[in-house]
Amino acid sequence: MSMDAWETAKGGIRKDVGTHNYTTWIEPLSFRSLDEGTLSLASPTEFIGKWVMQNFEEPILRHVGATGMSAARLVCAAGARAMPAAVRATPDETAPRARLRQENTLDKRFNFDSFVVGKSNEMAHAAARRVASGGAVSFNPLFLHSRVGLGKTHLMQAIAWELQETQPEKKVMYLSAEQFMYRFVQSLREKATMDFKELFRTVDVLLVDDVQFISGKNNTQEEFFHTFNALVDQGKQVVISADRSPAEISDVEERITSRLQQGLVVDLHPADYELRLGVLQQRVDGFAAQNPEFEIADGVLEFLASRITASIRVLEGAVMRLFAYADLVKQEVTLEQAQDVLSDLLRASERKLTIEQIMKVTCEHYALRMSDMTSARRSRTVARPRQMAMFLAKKLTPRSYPEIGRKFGGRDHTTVLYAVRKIEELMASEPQIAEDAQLLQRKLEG
Ligand SMILES: Nc1ncnc2c1ncn2[C@@H]1O[C@H](COP(=O)(O)OP(=O)(O)OP(=O)(O)O)[C@@H](O)[C@H]1O
Repeated sequence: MSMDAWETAKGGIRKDVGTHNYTTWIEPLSFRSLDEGTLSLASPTEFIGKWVMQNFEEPILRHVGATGMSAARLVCAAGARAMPAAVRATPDETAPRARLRQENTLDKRFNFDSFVVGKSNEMAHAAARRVASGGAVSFNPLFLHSRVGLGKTHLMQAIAWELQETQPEKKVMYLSAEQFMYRFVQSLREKATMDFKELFRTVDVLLVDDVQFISGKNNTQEEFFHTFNALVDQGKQVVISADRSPAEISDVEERITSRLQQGLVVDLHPADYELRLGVLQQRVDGFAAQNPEFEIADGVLEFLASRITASIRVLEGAVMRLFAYADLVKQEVTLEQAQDVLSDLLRASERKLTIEQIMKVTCEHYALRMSDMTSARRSRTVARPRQMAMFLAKKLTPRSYPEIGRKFGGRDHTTVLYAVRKIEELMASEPQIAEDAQLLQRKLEG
């Protein structure tokens, strides 16, 4: 392997991981050596190195492999020191390792402790907890669905971890529908379908991720259906996830989709502001525990939570980039820096929500006229909704206090500040206000 080959591999990796990930994580790496199957890359910091190994090992090794080199293991560390011989993989070790990667698909980070619960996922979380408690099977299968990056895999793996820990005698199997197919096809090729059936029909809990993958793949579908029925008939728990509801999966036989709906079907909704903030806060706490010098200015997380609404995965990607940055510059991350570091991402998820829309929806809700939002009237029936609209404007748009004040009939920024505090205070003491705020926010974000 030469530097040139690494440059070629980088082109492929870029396509796989996307430009955002590439510029933050891959670009700063430099080639160090490829020795006995171990690819060694230098990263600017320990943090970046660790994250790359955790998240990008597979595409890196694959693209290096595509240049004709054989790399089975990645070491990515800071500094220019050569790796001590002891941590190098010997040729004997590399083969079983590669196989192990196939089998061992559980990610340590995906457990119940690290799963933040909010309104949008509480049903799914409760159902997953129930399955993980390992008691009598009360719904079968549990079918979890949502758009991408909202926690299905996380919950499924949390179930698997919990069961492994509390009931180690149970045979728990987690795999993606793609892996299911791969194993099935392999068993056909090796004339070992009996072993395949035996393997799958003797598990106590089967968790199959991304089941939409079997759409249009008739033999795999058929085998999946038999496996599924055999387990359910024996009272064994099955958990399925997909990116849509059973009824929406096309090119899968009706008898299969109807069977999939016989248990409990739960969807994870897009994360709301509180959940987004909760996930950010959790990641920051985790990072700060490892990096005590890490500091982030007030308001940065709130800003990110209000602006990055796409999915939890995107949100997580954003906060990891901030950590990588903080790790390099070693100073407090300010709002300006965060905006700068994440500018591409923020542009991509820029919402079109305007203060006018917020005023309009608020007026509709309280049966007021738009002119009430900008007028000088101070009666409570008008002033309170106006404060609510100001509060929502601050929370849901990147506008500053003075900008919001100007939109609301040229009011001073202190009036807006007061309105935001007032509503926050009332939300804690008056359930009606809290309910109004939530309802309006849902309408505006929907
Ligand atoms: N409620 C949550 N609390 C903490 N982290 C979460 C939560 N939901 C999702 N995440 C994190 O977001 C990332 C994406 O989640 P996950 O892979 O489970 O999504 P998914 O719904 O399975 O997506 P896909 O449909 O693409 O497979 C993971 O890193 C996961 O840990």
